[in-house]
Amino acid sequence: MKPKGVELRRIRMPLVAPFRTSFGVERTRDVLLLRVATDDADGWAECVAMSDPRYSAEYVDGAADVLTRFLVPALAAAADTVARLGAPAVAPALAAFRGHRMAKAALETAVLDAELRAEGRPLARELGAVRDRVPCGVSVGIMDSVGELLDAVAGYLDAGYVRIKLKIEPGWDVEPVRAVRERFGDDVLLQVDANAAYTLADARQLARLDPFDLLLIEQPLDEEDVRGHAELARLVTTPVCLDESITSARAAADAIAIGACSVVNVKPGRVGGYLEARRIHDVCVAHGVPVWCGGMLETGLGRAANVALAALPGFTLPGDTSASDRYYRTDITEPFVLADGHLPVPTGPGVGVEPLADELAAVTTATEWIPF
Ligand SMILES: CC(=O)N[C@@H](Cc1ccc2ccccc2c1)C(=O)O
Ligand SMILES: [Mg+2]
Repeated sequence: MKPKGVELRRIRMPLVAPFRTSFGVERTRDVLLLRVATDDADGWAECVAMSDPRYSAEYVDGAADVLTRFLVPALAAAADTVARLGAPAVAPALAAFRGHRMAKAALETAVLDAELRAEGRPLARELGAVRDRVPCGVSVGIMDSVGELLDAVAGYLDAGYVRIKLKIEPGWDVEPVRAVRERFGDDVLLQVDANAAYTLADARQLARLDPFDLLLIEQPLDEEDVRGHAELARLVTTPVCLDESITSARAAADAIAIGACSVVNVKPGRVGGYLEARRIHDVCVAHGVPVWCGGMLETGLGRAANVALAALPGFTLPGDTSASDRYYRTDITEPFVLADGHLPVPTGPGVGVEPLADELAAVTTATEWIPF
């Protein structure tokens, strides 16, 4: 499996509805896809970076640039080692360049997909999956009114989602949570995600969420304020979950050690790929910390790989592995369709799906081929 070249492809995917969080509103995804051509098989991957550096420091033009100028040439230089050792050799080949975990994750994943396709092995099998379907939650954006929110939640519960996650921000937190509890009852699995919109000075306000029996409160404080999360965890009873702060297995171990989180949202793109994501899973399991698979509004390409990861034993909470139609009218792969609140784990080689030629062509805005 020797890499021969990389195609960078940009696609434009309109969302079925605007998705509002504490850091902005997303209406259309501008996604970077990678295809690694090898002498055996092609591998595909999706870079999860947003258009703007609002979720984290990465953004899609920056990812394309760092891949073109630094990461793809480094892979080319290490092609023989990667041919011998496979995907585990990719991260070391890129280590000279700091950061850019989403860009690195895409490149590693495309190589991993090619390697597994060449061997006929499913990603789920490679990662250690123990389930053939995973329970799915859904992330619900901030809305213009509580009424609109309740209608959206009703629709998702009717669709079969087993867990509801509400985006919150100062001014939109206790009221929507109370309204969902009053309308849908105490048995609905319910959690919130602040995307780092609060500070420790908001502890009293966040403690007002305690009576609502939430599964967790996700990333209430700044990505870099890990100690602040440990302080907050002593001031609220809702379990604290980290997302943006957990950039590696080491970061997970450190956060758990200081009591900054008791749940972790695992996102392969955020941490540099599926191999590091599995290491985070292993660290969390060793500490008795449940993990769940987060989402970055992926197309079916990223979604397929996330569902495989969500089938590992430590993923004991429903993730944001929603169906394709949560975000897109038409996916670029066969759509993921919710069945009894679950998505099936792909069984094909590699990530188990590949782009549909016509759908991919219809959304492609640019391609660039980089031969080795
Ligand atoms: C499903 C969910 O809530 N995902 C992120 C937030 C998020 C929101 C909007 C996004 C838009 C483009 C790309 C990534 C994005 C991630 C989270 O868990 O924090
Ligand atoms: Mg989050």
